[in-house]
Amino acid sequence: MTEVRAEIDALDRAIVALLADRLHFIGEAARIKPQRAMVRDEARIEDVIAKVRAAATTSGIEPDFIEPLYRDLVERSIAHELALFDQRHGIKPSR
Ligand SMILES: C=C(O[C@@H]1C=C(C(=O)O)C=C[C@H]1O)C(=O)O
Repeated sequence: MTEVRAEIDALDRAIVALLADRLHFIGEAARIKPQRAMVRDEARIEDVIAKVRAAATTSGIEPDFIEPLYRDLVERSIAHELALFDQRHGIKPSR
């Protein structure tokens, strides 16, 4: 069990490092998009979900296992992107 948990811990570190890289590019999106209404792009969200579902199948895991994780990740990414957008454009946070 110790070895298995060590493997899981190592993978978690790698996953968190990749999520940090992903979040960096979310920040880039906040910098590039000219309008707040463009932060949330429904078509792109569905494109991301379709691609990760396909990637799950390729990797031999259930797409239904991955989809809710990604929907949560994307929602949190949008919240982060909105906060950065507002900060950059001097929009005060709502109460
Ligand atoms: C980063 C973007 O902004 C949002 C965040 C997304 C994501 O986390 O992948 C996808 C769509 C957008 O609503 C984007 O439009 O690509």
